[in-house]
Amino acid sequence: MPTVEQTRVKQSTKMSVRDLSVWYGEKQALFGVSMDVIENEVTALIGPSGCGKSTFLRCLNRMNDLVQGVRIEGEVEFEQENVYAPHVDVVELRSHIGMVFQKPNPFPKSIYDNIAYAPRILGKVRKRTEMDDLVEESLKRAGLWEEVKDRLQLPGLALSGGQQQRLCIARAIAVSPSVLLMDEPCSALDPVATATVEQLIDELKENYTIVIVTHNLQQAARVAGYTAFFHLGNIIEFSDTDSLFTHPREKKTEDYITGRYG
Ligand SMILES: Nc1ncnc2c1ncn2[C@@H]1O[C@H](COP(=O)(O)OP(=O)(O)OP(=O)(O)O)[C@@H](O)[C@H]1O
Repeated sequence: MPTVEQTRVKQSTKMSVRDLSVWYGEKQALFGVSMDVIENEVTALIGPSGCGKSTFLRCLNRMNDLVQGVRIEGEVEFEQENVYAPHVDVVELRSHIGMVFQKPNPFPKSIYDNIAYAPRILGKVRKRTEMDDLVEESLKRAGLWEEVKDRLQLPGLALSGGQQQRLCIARAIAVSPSVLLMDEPCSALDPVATATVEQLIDELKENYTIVIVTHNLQQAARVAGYTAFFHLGNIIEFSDTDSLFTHPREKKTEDYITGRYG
C-alpha cells in the first residue's frame, strides 16, 4: 500500500481524499484509501471489476449518499472543506463537481432545455438572452454546437449516442463546475464517438479537473496525466500515467496492465 506521502504529487491539488472507507450494508467496498486529485489534469481510475472505482468516484461529489444503507468514513477535501461536513449543501456541491455517467442520460426534454434546466433551477441565469448565450457556450465547449445549432428544440434523446454523451457533458458544464467526474463515459459509444469524446476530454482539461473511471487501459494512457490502480477496495498505486504503465512499482499493477488478470 502506498503511504499518503507517496500519493502526494507536487502539483496543485484540487481535491484531497484521506482515509476513505465505504460500506454498503455489511460489505466494505473501500478500505481507507487516500489520494490527491491534481488540478487541471485528467486522472484515470483503473482496476478489475468490483474493485471500488465507481464507489470512489461517487464519493467525490456525494453521489453515494443516494444509496440506501451506505456508510462513509474519512475525508474528501474540496476548496479547504470536507464535502462530508454536516452543513455542506449537496446540490450546490454537485454544481461545482459535476458528473457524467456511463450511459448517456439526457432528460426527456429539448436539446436547449437539457442545458438550460439546471442553471434555471439554480437561479444562475434569468434573462432569455443570457440563457441563449449559456446554451450556445456550453454546447460549443462540448464540441456539439455545429451539429445541433439549427435544431435546439429537438428532443435530446433524438441525437446519436455519441452526441447524447456530449450533450450530457454540455449539461454538466453549464453550471460552471470546476471538477468533472466521468464514470466510463465512452463504454456505450462506438469507436468514432469515443475518439470524439476523448478529444473533448483532452480539450476540457484546460479549464476543468477531470476524474474518469475506465476499463479501457489504452484510453487511460491516451487521456490521463495521472492514473490510480485500484484492487479489492485499495489504491495499490497512483502516479503519472507514463510511469504507471511503463515502470509500475507494484507487482499487482504490472500483472493488471499486462493482462494477467482482471
Ligand atoms: N449500491 C450498492 N449496493 C451494494 N453493493 C454495492 C453497491 N455498489 C457497489 N457495490 C459493491 O461494492 C464493490 C465496489 O463496487 P464498484 O461499483 O465501486 O466497483 P467498480 O470497480 O466500479 O466495478 P466495475 O468496474 O464493475 O464498475 C463491489 O463489490 C460492488 O458489488
